[in-house]
Amino acid sequence: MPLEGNALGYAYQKGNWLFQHTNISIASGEIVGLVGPSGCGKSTLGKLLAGHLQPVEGHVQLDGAAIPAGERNPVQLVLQHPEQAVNPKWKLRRTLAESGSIDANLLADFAIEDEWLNRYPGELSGGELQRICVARALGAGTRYLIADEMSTMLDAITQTQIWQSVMKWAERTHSGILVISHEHQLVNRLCSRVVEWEKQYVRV
Ligand SMILES: Nc1ncnc2c1ncn2[C@@H]1O[C@H](COP(=O)(O)OP(=O)(O)OP(=O)(O)O)[C@@H](O)[C@H]1O
Repeated sequence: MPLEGNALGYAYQKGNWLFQHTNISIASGEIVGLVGPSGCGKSTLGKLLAGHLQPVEGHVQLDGAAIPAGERNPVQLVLQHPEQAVNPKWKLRRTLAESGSIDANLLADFAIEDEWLNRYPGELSGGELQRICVARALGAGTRYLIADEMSTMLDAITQTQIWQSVMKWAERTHSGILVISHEHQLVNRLCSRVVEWEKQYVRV
């Protein structure tokens, strides 16, 4: 069953709509790209789908029902800057444990070294830290990943490694992914369907 945004509308200032009447649907196991001009609201839509923001209009549903609050969200959002997504005062083992028990296979897939988990975020490279953030997002129970410029800051080799592991996870767990990116080449390579924001959506 899909992750759906139905008739979504959002405004950061009351009455000043960023978008309205916006629909999006991602099926289990589907890899969908979202592209569009800077500032059109792609990240905002990602935050609505992951429950980080509440829509002003419309609703987000998973399997035809509201996403349950108070439990680990089955829709996980990963952003561009990993250092903003972790507590700098926590060692990374604690950060990773936020997603439940640590799956050794997932750590191996992302080439995360056990020794890194004894360090603080400031003691890892950006690419190493992002791999930990992605692995955390893919913990047990995750059904959808919203990847918002997730690999933009990484070098080409790390980018390829991360996406290979993420695609393997999606196939194994039949999970869906929304890839938000400015990199058309990346989106075309990964996604079976690409949503062009301006062409697809009715916006006010
Ligand atoms: N917290 C906020 N308060 C007010 N306005 C905001 C806030 N966050 C984003 N905006 C504005 O909302 C608009 C959409 O932002 P958003 O980040 O969703 O766009 P985007 O399509 O992801 O852009 P980009 O491709 O540049 O990342 C922008 O004009 C932005 O300045």
